[in-house]
Amino acid sequence: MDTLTLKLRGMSCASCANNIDQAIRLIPGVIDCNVNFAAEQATINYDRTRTNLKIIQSAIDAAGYSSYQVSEDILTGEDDTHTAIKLAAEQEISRKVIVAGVIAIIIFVGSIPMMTGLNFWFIPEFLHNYWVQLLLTTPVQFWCGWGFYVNGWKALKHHTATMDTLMAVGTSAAYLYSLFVTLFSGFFTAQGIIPHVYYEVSVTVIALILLGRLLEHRARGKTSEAIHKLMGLQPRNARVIRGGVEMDISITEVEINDVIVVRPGEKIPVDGEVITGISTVDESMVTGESLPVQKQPGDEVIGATINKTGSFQFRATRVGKDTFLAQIVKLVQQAQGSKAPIQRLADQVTGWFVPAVIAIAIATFVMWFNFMGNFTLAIMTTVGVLIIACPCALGLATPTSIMVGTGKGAENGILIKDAQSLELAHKITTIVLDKTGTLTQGNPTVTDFVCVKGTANHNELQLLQLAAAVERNSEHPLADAVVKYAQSQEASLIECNDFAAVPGSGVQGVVSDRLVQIGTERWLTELGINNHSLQEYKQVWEAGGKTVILIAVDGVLEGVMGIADALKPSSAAAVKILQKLRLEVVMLTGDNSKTAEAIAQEVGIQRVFAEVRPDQKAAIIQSLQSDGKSKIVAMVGDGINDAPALARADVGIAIGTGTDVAIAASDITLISGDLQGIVTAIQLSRATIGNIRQNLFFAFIYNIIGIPVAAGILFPFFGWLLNPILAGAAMALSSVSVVTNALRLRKFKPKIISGGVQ
Ligand SMILES: Nc1ncnc2c1ncn2[C@@H]1O[C@H](COP(=O)(O)OP(=O)(O)OP(=O)(O)O)[C@@H](O)[C@H]1O
Ligand SMILES: [Cu+]
Ligand SMILES: [Mg+2]
Repeated sequence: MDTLTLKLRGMSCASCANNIDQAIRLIPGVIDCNVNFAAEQATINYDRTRTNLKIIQSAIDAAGYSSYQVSEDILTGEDDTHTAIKLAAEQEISRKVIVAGVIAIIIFVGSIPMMTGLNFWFIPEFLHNYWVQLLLTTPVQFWCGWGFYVNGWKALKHHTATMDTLMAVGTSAAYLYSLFVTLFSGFFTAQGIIPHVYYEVSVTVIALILLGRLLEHRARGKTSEAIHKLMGLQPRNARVIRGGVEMDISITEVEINDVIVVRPGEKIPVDGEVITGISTVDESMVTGESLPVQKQPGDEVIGATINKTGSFQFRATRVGKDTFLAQIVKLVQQAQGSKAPIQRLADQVTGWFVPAVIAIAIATFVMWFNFMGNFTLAIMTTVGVLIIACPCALGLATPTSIMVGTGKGAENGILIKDAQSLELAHKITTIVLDKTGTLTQGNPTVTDFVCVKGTANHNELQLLQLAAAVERNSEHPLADAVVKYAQSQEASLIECNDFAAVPGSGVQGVVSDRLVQIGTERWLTELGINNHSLQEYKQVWEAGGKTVILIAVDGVLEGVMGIADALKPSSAAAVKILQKLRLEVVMLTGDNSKTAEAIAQEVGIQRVFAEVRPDQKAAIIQSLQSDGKSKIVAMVGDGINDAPALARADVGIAIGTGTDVAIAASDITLISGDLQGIVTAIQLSRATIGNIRQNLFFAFIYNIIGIPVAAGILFPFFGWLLNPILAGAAMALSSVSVVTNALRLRKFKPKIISGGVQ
C-alpha cells in the first residue's frame, strides 16, 4: 500500500471536501482517502499496481478541483509556491470584497431618503432609481459572485450541491426578483402592490460572504503556523570541509559524510555525529527539552538545533528529506491532515446538509406563497434560508483545532501521528511504562562482575573477552554495556561465530571453539545449566535494582554481572503526576522481577509485570484493555521488543531517543524522552477536544437557530423575519468565529503540575 499527500485547490466549503473524497474513493485501487478542508490536502492510500498519481489527479480535476503534489524536501521552496497561490487568491477576494462593499454602501445610502422620508442634499435622487441600482448590482452579482456560479455548476455536473450552490441560488433569486420588478413594475402596480427591489440584499450578502471567506482564509493560514515555524528552523547554509578547504555551501548541496564545522552560536545545519570538539547544544526547538545538552565526539547532533559554547566538527549522517526535522515536519503535516473520530458527526451532517437546506427552502417558499399568498415575503424568506444555512463552519470545526493542536504538540516536543490519538489521549485510563530506556535512562553500565573461578590467572579478563565477543553482535542496550565495560578493561577483541539472540532471554555464540551463553537465570535453567553458585551476589544486586546477567561457557556457569541503569530524573515525578490524574500506572518489563520491583518502588509504581517476554508484552496490553469497562490503555516504550505492545495499545507512546522500530509502531513520540511529555500530551488532548466541542457548538447553533428563524417560524408569533442581509452576516460570522476559537488553542501551555501537593 502506498500513501500519497496532495495539496488541493478550489475548495470553498466542507461539501467540496466531501465531493473530492467521494471522487477519489470511486477510483479502483484506492484503499482509503481522507480529505481535509482546513489543511486543503488529501491523504490517499492506494494500491500502486492498480492506480497512480495521474489517475488520482485527473479524478480530482474531473470533480472540478485541482491538486498538486507536496514535495518531501522542505527546502525546495515548494511551499513557497503554495503560499504565493494562496496570496493571489486572497488578493482577488479582497478586491471583490472592496467592490461589493463600496457598491453596497452606495445603494444603502441611496435608499436612506426613501426609508426615512427625509431629504439630504448630499444624496442624489437618482441613486434610488431602480435602473441605476440594477446597473450597480449587475457587476457585483456576476463578477464578485461569479465563483458561486462556477463552483455551483461544477457541483451540479456531479449531481451534488455545495455552499456555492446555496449562494448562487440565494443571491440570484434576490437579483432576478428585483430585475423582474425593475422591468415590469407596471405589473405590480396594476395589482395594487407597491413594487420594491431587493438589489441591496444580493450585493450585501455577496460582500459579507466574501468578507467572511477572506477572514477565514487569513485565520486558517495561522493554524499551520507551527509547521512554518518548524520549517523556518532549517538553516540555509552549511560550512563544510571539502578537499581540505572550508567553504560555505547551500544546505541542499550537503551530502552524507561531509565534514561540517560549527562555531558557537551557529545553527547545526543537518543531522550528524560529532568527530572533534566539545560543546553544549540547545535542542529545545526540536526536542522540547529546555536544558542544553553536552556534546562530545561520538554524540549525535540534530540539524536546526543551536550550538552554544564550543566549536566542533561533525560528519553529516542524514541530509535533505531524511533529517530529523524534515521527518518531524512530514509527520506533523500528515497528522494535521488526518481526521479525528469526533469529526464523523460533522461529516455525516454535511453529507445531507445542502440537499436538506434546499428542501427546507422550497418548503418555505411554498408555505409563504401558496398559503400566505405573499410572493415578496416568499422570496425573501427562501433567500434567507439559503444564505444562513451554510455548512462551512461545520466543516472547519474539527480540522482547524486539530491543526493547531498537533502543531502545538510539535512545539512542545510531542509528535502526534494522527488526530485519532490526539483525541483518545485524554481518555487514557491506564498507562503502561516499559522499564529499560523508558523509566530508566537506557544507558546501562556494568557495575559488578564476579567470576566463579575467582580473579586468579586473569580469569576475569578472559571471561570478559568471551562475553564481549558475543555481545558485540547484539543490539540490546545490555550488550552495549558489556562491550563498553570490556573495552574499559582493555580486553582484546576476538571473533565470534554462530551468533544467535533469543529475544527476552539472552545471546549465544562460539568463541575460540567454546560455546558462550549469556542471559537470564531462567534461560540458563531452561538450557539445563546449573546456576546455583553466586546466588548471593545476584540477590543483593537485584534488590538494588540492577539487572543481573549470567555467563556460561560450554554449559557451565562461569560468572555474573550486575548492570545498573539510572532512573531518568523526571521519572518519579511524572509517575506521581499521572497517578494524581487518576491514571493507573503499570510497569512492564522483560527484566527479572526482583530488579523490576526495586525500580518500581523507587518511582512509586505498585503494579508490575516482570519477566515478560517480548512476544507477551502485547498480550498483557490486551488483557489490561479488557480488564473492566472502557479501559483506554497507553503503552510507553522505547525498544524493538516494545513495538508489538505499542501497536496494540490504544495509544502507543514512543520515546524519541529509542529505536526507530518503536517510533514507527507508536502514535505519539516524546522527542526528548522526558516522561513529563505524557502529561503534556494528555493536557493537550483535553484542550484540543474541548476546543473542538466549542467549535461544533458554534457551528451547529447558527444553523439550528438560524434556519427556522429565516424560514419565518417566529413570524406568526412576533412578526419576526430574518433579513437576508443579517443571514449573510450570521453565516460569515459563524466560520470566522469557529476559526478564531480554534486559534485560541495557540495559547496552550503545558500546565506544570508539581509532583508534590497540588
Ligand atoms: N544481549 C543480551 N545480553 C545479555 N542478556 C540479555 C540480552 N538480551 C536480553 N537479555 C536478558 O533478557 C532479559 C529480558 O530482555 P528484554 O529485552 O526483554 O527486556 P529489558 O530490556 O531488560 O527490559 P524492558 O522490557 O524494560 O526494556 C534482560 O533483562 C537480560 O537479562
Ligand atoms: Cu459557507
Ligand atoms: Mg526497553
